[in-house]
Amino acid sequence: MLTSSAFVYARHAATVSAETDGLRIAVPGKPKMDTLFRWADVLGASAGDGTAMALTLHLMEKHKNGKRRLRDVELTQSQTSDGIHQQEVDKWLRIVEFFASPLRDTSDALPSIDLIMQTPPKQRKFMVLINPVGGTGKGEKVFEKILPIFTHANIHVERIVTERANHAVEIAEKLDLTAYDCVVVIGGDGFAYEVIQGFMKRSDWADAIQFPFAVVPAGSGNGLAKTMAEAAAELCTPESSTYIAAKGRPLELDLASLRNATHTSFIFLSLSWAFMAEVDIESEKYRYLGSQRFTFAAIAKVMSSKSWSGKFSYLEADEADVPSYWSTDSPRGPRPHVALLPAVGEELPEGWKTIEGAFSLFWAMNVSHAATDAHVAPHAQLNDGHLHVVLMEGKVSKGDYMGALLGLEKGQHIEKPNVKVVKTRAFQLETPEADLLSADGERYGGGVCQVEVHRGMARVMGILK
Ligand SMILES: Nc1ncnc2c1ncn2[C@@H]1O[C@H](COP(=O)(O)OP(=O)(O)OP(=O)(O)O)[C@@H](O)[C@H]1O
Repeated sequence: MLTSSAFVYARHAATVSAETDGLRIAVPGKPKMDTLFRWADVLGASAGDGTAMALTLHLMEKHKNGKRRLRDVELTQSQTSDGIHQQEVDKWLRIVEFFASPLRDTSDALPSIDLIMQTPPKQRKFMVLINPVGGTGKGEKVFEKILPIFTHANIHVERIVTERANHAVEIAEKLDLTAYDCVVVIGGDGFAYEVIQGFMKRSDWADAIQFPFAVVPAGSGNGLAKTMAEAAAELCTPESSTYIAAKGRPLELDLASLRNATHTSFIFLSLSWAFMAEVDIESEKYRYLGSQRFTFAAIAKVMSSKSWSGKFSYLEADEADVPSYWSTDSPRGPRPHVALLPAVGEELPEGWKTIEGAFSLFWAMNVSHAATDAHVAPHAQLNDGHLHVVLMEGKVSKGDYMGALLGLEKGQHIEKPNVKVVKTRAFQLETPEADLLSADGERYGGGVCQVEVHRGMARVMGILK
C-alpha cells in the first residue's frame, strides 16, 4: 500500500494512504478523525509552493441532500519533520491524479509507485458550447459556475457561445475530433439535438457520432441530462452533470434514424405526436417559465378534450439480443445502414403489428426521461436497442389524462389501465399532414414517418451506478 506520514491534516500529523476506494487520512490517537476521501469524489489535486500549503485535494463532495459541491482539502507540511520535500508532494500529486482519473481501469490490481510515476496524467480538452437563450437564458452563468469543476479535474476547456439557432449544427459539422476529448453542451435537449445533427451531416459521421458528448442542463427540456443523472444516482443539476462529464466515461447510447419521404434526422430522446407533441411545441411560448412550461401547457391541452387519428405499425420486440450497430455488416457507409424499414411508401414487412384509429398519447422514448419531471419510459436503457412507445388509444377523459400526467414524474403512469407500452426496434407512424410531431423537442411535420433504432451508435458521458 502507498503510505506517507509526511503530511498534516487539520493541524494534526497524519498518515495518508492510497487505498482501492479512496485516499485515507488517519490521525494517530484520534480515530474519530479518520477520513476516507473516495476516489469517486476526488476530481484531482494541485501542489502548493512547498511551504504553507503542500498538497490540495479537489473534491466534488456529495451532501446529504444529494447536491454535489466543490471542496478543497489541504494537506500541509509536517511540523515534526524538517518539511516536506517537493519530491514527496509531487509524488502524492501524481498518486492522487492517477487514482482519481476516470480513465483508470478500477478492476486492475493496485499499481506500484514506479508504474504510477511512469504514467503521467493526460490533460483532457473539452469543447463547451453554451446556448445563451436556452431555458430561462442562464447558460453563460451556468458556465461560470461549473468551470472550476473542469479545471480541478485537469480538463482544459474551450468555449463557444452560440450566436443563432443552428450555430451548434455548424460547429459540430466542423469540429476537429482529434483536438478534443468531449463536447459539452450547456443548454437543453434541442441544443444537444443540433450537435447530433451536425455530427451526422459529416462525411466522417461514423467517427463523429462516436465522439463523446455530455449535456449540462440549462434548457427547459433536460431529458437526457435527467436520464444520465438518474443512471448515476445523482441530482439533475448543472454541478452534478458537470461532475458526470468530468468523472464519467463514454457510454453507448442508442440513436434512431427518423425519416419521411424527403428527409432523415437522428433522435436520441423521443418522438411524440398527439397530446405531448402539441404540449411540447405549444409550450415554447412559455419558455420563461423554465420546466414549468410543460405543466402549464399540459393542463391547457387536457381542457381542450382533443383526440388525434392515425396508424401506428411496428415490429414487435422479441427476446433476441439486438446487435450493436457497429457490429453489423457495413456500418460505415455514406449514411447509417437502415436494416428493418422498407422504403417510405412501400409495403411494410410481414409480421408487423398495427394499431389504427384514435390516439390520445403517443410518446416514443429512446431514454427513460423526457424532462426532469417526466419519467416516461422507466424500463428504457441507454443502449437497449429499442424505443419504448407509451400510448393511450382512443379519446381519453380529462380524469384519465390527469391520472396519467400525475403519475408521470415517478413513472407510475404505465400502471394505469389505459396506458400501453410497446417496445420496438422500428416503426412507421401515419398521421394527417397537418398534425404536429416533436422530435427531441423540435417541431416535425405530420404525414408518414419511420423510425429505426441503431443500438449503441452514439456515446454520451455517464456513470452507471
Ligand atoms: N444564440 C442563439 N440565439 C437564438 N437561438 C439559439 C441560440 N443558440 C441556440 N439557439 C436555439 O435554441 C434552441 C433551444 O435550445 P435548448 O434546447 O438549449 O433550450 P430549451 O429551452 O430547452 O428548448 P427546447 O426544450 O425547446 O429544446 C435550440 O434549438 C437552438 O436552435
